[in-house]
Amino acid sequence: MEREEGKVTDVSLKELSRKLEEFSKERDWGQYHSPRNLLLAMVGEVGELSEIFMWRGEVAKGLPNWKESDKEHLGEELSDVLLYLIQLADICGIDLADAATKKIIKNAIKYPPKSQ
Ligand SMILES: Nc1ccn([C@H]2C[C@H](O)[C@@H](COP(=O)(O)OP(=O)(O)OP(=O)(O)O)O2)c(=O)n1
Repeated sequence: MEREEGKVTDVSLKELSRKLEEFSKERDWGQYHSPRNLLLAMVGEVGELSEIFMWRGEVAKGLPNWKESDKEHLGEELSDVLLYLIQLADICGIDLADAATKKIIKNAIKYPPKSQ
């Protein structure tokens, strides 16, 4: 994990996965973290994420007019989705870093860039 001025600037999916496993183990929450429960929890967090954008109309890139507290809330909900996604991949035995990297390559083959 890399930090700069108290801020994490880089972290791997594996590091997050390890931290989540530790968090769950310390609380004995593994019993609740079945694939289906994690999927439902993730979808619930996608709902919370959607609520932040609800009724605002279109939003400018970079969210220039948003309050800091709203941006912070957005970061938390995005993180909840990511953290459940990582746990879901782990419990299903999917290496998300490998799968996502391979998918980007597959996408590039399916959608080649326009030739100049
Ligand atoms: N059984 C659980 C419960 C929570 N979490 C973790 C993953 C999420 O990052 C976060 C979700 O916590 P909450 O359910 O409290 O949801 P929020 O943080 O969104 O709180 P609220 O719904 O009150 O806004 O906690 C988890 O791993 N396993």
